[in-house]
Amino acid sequence: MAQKQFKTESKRILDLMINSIYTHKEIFLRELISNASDAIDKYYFTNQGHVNSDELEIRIDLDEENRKITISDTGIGMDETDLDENLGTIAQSGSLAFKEEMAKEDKKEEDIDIIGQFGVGFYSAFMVSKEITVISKKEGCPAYKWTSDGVSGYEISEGERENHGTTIILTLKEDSDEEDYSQYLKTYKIKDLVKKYSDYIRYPIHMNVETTKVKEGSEDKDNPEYETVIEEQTLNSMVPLWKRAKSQITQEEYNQFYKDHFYDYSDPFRTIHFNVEGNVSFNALLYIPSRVPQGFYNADYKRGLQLYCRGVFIMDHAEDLLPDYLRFVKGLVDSQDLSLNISRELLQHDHQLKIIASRIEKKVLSELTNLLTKEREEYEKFWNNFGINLKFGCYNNYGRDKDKLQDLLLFNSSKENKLVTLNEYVQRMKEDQKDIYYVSGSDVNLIDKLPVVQTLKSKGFEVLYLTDNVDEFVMQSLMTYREKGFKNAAQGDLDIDSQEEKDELNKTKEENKELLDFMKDSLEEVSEVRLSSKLIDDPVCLTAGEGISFEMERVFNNMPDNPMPMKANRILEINPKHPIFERLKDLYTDDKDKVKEVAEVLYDQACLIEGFPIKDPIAYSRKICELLVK
Ligand SMILES: Nc1ncnc2c1ncn2[C@@H]1O[C@H](COP(=O)(O)OP(=O)(O)OP(=O)(O)O)[C@@H](O)[C@H]1O
Repeated sequence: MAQKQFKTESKRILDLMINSIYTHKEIFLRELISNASDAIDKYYFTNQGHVNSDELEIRIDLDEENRKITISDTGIGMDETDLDENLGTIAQSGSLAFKEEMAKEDKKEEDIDIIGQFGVGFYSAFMVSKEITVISKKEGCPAYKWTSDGVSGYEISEGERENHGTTIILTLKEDSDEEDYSQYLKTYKIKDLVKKYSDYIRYPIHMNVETTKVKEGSEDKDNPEYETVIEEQTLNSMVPLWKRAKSQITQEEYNQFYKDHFYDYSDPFRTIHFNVEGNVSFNALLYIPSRVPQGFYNADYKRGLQLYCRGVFIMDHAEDLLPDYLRFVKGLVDSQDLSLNISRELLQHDHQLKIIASRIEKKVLSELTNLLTKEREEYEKFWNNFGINLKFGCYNNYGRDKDKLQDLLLFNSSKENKLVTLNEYVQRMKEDQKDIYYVSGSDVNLIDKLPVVQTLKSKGFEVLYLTDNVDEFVMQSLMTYREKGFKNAAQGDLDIDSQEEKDELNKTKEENKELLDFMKDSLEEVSEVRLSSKLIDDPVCLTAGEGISFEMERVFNNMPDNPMPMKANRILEINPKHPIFERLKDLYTDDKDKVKEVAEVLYDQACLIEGFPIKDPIAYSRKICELLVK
């Protein structure tokens, strides 16, 4: 029996194959099972109508003692020429040729769901084998045997096999310090690998498995006897859940699948199952978790969907399938139209992924919109878990996605103290109201008590209460909503007074200019002291001038390693209708030193209201006591 050399640049390619293309040696099993499945498909297509489907199977046998794994199928088989051409020529895909041939015969391509296309998968088995023997038989032909060590070449001779199909026998390499090849001889490992990569191969993958069972007849005894038996098990589930018709799947099945595959013990909050036909066809099964996943906010949290190609698992956490703001979505995508690279570990064409990703994004957003409009309470549950991600989505990437997301945002509001959408806010804005008012703070109850909020509320304006650090950045990124601007009510002038009120205030300002300037000069930290119509019951408040707001100051200064502390301009506003103002006016004529002292107390009070620490709490406390005893 003459030894033949591998054709093409085979030795170099083989070396590359074995050592460089694949990062995980374990994928050899996926490749051989995919080939077996392709071979059964081919048998099925060429013998349509004359196939006993019970015969179609893939078998795995383990022989630990002799370090052999055997994978056999009842597929189309190969004759001598096929063995020579398909296994003697690396990078020659008999499967691709078959598919092309079938396409010529006008069989619809999607019916021929063949996995192989590169003609290299088989050789991945040399990553774990020191020798491979293939025994194959085509119907009506004798059987042939192909043997190779993957280095020197291969031999073909007559073989023995009764029925059509192929048997591939791998003799595993010896274990080394770096590599444990023996693991592939263990039943549990093979079961795991089949589940991981080949669970949805549509033909049964059988294996004899040793199990312990209660001995027949001893079931009812107090101490039942056990025996070890060999039992044939089907290792794969075959029909993927996502390929079944939606109407045939119960929510329990969806939930179970979610819990089994995505490491969650709670049922999902929502299940989104859909198919897309078109330039790129795919099935997607997506889940929104009912609670924030563990480690979700850790830097190493892995987002992304599982990716399958024709039911064969390709990769986990395919990040490109989801925009970052939907990082909470779990699930999978299965497509037959992906051009994978040779190791199937990477996708070759970005644009296919982009099409899938954009359809997924649209679908999830439309589900969320539906939820918001039809099941508000449910949407609020979702919002409490994951709303923050949509806010980040609004301002990340220079606000690229803000138009898609702005209608899904919820904010606390002064109206009934509940969550509202921007649309709801705008719908009930006062006729002459130009801007959407918001105030930031750490707690809704505290914001609600702020003087400026009380004033706006009393004048019939609604105010959004922003409690997340990201909120003000979202407002800045949105800039406008339905042509209405956003206005931080705690910053600058609100311009809500009537002309009469404005005139009156200006007059009082003029009359008390000297007092206000004196107060400003007495307070180091403020850039201005002014009279304000914003206040009703409270004597003072602090507002930020142009530039950054107080909330931004806090956010920036809380950032780790912030090199440049930020400080917003502080303006002390005084209520001219409050009795304290009358007192200040009197003091200014009688005792200027006292004005300075009162100004300091008022400024500290304004800081406290705004949630800022006061500079010298002891001095503040003493001054208050002094004033109390007088
Ligand atoms: N079990 C099998 N039964 C019949 N033919 C097979 C079998 N395994 C491999 N072949 C033939 O050998 C060819 C080469 O297989 P190989 O796995 O190297 O490449 P492929 O499956 O075509 O493509 P890919 O590299 O994408 O897996 C196949 O195209 C097929 O024609």
